[in-house]
Amino acid sequence: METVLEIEDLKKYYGRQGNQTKALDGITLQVMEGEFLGIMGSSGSGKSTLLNCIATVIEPSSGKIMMKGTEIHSLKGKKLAAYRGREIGYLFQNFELIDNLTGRENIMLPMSLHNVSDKESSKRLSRLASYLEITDVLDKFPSQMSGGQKQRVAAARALIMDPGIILADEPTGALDSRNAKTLMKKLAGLNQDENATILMVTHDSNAASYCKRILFIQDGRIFHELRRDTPDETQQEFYDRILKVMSQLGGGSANVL
Ligand SMILES: Nc1ncnc2c1ncn2[C@@H]1O[C@H](COP(=O)(O)OP(=O)(O)OP(=O)(O)O)[C@@H](O)[C@H]1O
Repeated sequence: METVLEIEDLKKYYGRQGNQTKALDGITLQVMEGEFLGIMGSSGSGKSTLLNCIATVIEPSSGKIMMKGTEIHSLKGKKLAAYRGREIGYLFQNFELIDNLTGRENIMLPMSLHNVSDKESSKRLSRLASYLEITDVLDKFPSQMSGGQKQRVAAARALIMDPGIILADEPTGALDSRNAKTLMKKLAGLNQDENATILMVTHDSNAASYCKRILFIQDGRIFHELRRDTPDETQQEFYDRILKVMSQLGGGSANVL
């Protein structure tokens, strides 16, 4: 199995010496092709900073982030644009769809920006739309869709370019539990059946129970890892283990293990 993403001793410090916040304080992790990795941690633990460093939205203070062997913070111009547009697919908590474009136009936007042929993109669109059950809303505007439909349209947009990795930032955060479950089943299905590689930040233990592995971060450091012991462990058993770690995290104790 190929390593898709490799992060080495990543640090991000905000502020000046004497008054610094160590948002990331030496994160090292690897994401393998076909993994579904969750990142959990309490508020302020550094989860969004980590995703934003990977997405090249913010510059780390030190350390390395390598996508398929290439250090991403050395990328410039066209190569940086190709990394952002083709190698990562981003799924946001608040969907971030463009209001005056239809579902279809929102999904196809990355394709048109990167000159993918019409024939190829329509084939991929119809397959994804059918899998994500959004065929009926492709010609609707976001204001005419339910929250669950909006997030599944956003998922199709994140997947349309067949990116190396999907970065999902609290994707169930704005959904009710039924829609959250539907979305997570679809993401887990894409991971299982299409080998989609997913890195998901979440507070939601239910959502996290669909992952194959979870890293828990606290104060910018990884302090624990859980792996789903498939095929023996049920999702409920994995969920119970996640809850146990999260309850200790909430209590501020890192000495749970
Ligand atoms: N631009 C910034 N300037 C200064 N400090 C920042 C900045 N952005 C984040 N921080 C600090 O860095 C730490 C990590 O923040 P981050 O947003 O990564 O946490 P998080 O785990 O995503 O939190 P949440 O779950 O609440 O979204 C926090 O202490 C936060 O206050």
